[in-house]
Amino acid sequence: MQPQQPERHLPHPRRGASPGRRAAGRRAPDPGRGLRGVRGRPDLRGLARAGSGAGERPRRAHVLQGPRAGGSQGRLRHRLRPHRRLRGAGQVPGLRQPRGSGRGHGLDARARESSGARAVRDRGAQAAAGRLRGGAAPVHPVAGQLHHGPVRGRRFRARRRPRARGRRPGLPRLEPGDGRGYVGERPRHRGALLSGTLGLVGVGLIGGSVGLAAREAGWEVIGVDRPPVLERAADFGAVDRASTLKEVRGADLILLAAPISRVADIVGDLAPTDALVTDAASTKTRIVGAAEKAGLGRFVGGHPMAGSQLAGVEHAGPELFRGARYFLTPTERTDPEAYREVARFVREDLGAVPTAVEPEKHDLLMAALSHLPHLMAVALLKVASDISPEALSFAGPSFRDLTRVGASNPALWSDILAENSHAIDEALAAFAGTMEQLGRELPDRGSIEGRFRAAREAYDALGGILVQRSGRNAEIAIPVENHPGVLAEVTTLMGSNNINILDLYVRHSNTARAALVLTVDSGAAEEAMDLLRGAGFSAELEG
Ligand SMILES: NC(=O)c1ccc[n+]([C@@H]2O[C@H](COP(=O)([O-])OP(=O)(O)OC[C@H]3O[C@@H](n4cnc5c(N)ncnc54)[C@H](O)[C@@H]3O)[C@@H](O)[C@H]2O)c1
Ligand SMILES: O=C(O)C(=O)C[C@]1(C(=O)O)C=C[C@@H](O)C=C1
Repeated sequence: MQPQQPERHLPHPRRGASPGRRAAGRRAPDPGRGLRGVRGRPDLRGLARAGSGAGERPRRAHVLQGPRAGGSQGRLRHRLRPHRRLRGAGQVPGLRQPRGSGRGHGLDARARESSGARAVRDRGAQAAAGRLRGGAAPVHPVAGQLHHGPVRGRRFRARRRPRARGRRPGLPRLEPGDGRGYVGERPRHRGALLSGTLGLVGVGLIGGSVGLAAREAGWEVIGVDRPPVLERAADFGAVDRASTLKEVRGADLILLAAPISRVADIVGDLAPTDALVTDAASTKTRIVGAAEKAGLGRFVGGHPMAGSQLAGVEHAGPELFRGARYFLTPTERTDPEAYREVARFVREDLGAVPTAVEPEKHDLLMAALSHLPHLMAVALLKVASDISPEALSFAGPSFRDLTRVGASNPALWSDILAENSHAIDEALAAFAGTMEQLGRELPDRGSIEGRFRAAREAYDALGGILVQRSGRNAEIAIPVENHPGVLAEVTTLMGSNNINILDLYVRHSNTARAALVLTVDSGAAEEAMDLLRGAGFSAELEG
């Protein structure tokens, strides 16, 4: 699915070069990636606005006034949409909608902050400020907490410096560039992340890969895990040092990469913190709900669509996420600035493609795209093993392709599948019905040929994450009315239609109408405008 991912049949010893051999300097981001193959499907349009007609929005506290100190968080009501099923009402992005008049589950089925914390934060802030030539970043606090836009052209020079503990000499440390702004650059935002301290909770395959990539991008990475894991992670270069949950509360960014069943509890233990927090868990609904319940005001759910059947930091690599889709799951409570910062980390420091989707839709999609295939691998391996113990030794490439993930981490997968069992039930039923129908059609060559033609077409749309780019960007300003959830509506509308948001900021206004400004590739601007207008926004193209 991801052309950039390495060959998966062979367990890779370690992805990427050793820290000492890694190229110094920052990787150039490749923001023009996106999944074109499925762009603009009509059934995806209007997704984010289902059930709410334009112009019917009640006037409420402005979500863009932000959830922090004196902001609107307390006033905003959380209106999660009802859980959508694979069948029945509601469209699910990427899942086929009804065709013909079939019934049941067949192919034609109907669609159915402590002192320790402060100390870390202060150190990070001082380090960031100290690295700025000519003094600290200007601060632009604005009533309503949202500040002017992105730090455009954040330019750092890589410079080799000996590691403090001498363990991994040669890792690049990053410094700001010459401080000159681009023409039209907006003032630096107070909360903009300047590669400060990243707190990783869970330093296995995913956490370790984030740590390796983040350290290359100039972050100081502190890790929370079992002591032997942290020891290995430090030797491997995935963390600078061991830390505690109490201390990571003060980090600039916290990324939770523990098993799903632990993440909701960790989220509760982390509160209160005003740090930017994200997670990497494979399911989202419960975790996002837990974070909101715990009052983590700057939480943005995340899930990289990259991984491996292997577990543990030994198998981590800094390139794991490069070019991969990376889901972010903002809700109506999400602080737009927090979303922007996490999306930027994902895009620039991990090299992935941030894509916004609602948490419930994410989990439905994953049931079909990730969880069902893992169960299928388990079932195929069982069927073949049950034939005879030797049967497996005769398997060819097709069987191998289809069963690689059967070798996945059992503890991790029992966790994932239990968490998403309701959605998986639906996917399993759809799959069972489809197999039954294919079985009935076997004598009919014409219809099986048709099924393969349709499958090939679907396959061609897989993982088309590389896109043609026009090479220029366009800004779309969306004057937004006072109503909660606008960030999630806009980002999921773009994400569901595979339009990559390259940047996003809020043009603050003390009047009722602030503007959310999106930067997209100019080749996608027209489609983005159509989608936004179709969803009831008065989008304006700028620059
Ligand atoms: N493996 C994949 O392909 C993949 C892909 C995307 C997302 N994810 C998600 O990433 C997360 C981590 O998966 P992984 O593959 O890295 O697993 P892993 O087993 O390699 O690593 C998990 C780490 O979390 C640590 N841990 C367990 N409980 C903890 C706690 N309470 N506090 C701190 N650390 C704790 C473990 O010791 C281990 O080092 C999961 O939530 C998973 O759903 C996995
Ligand atoms: O590459 C693999 O082995 C994976 O299983 C990765 C994979 C998937 O594609 O299903 C598995 C779980 C994650 O939540 C995201 C990605």
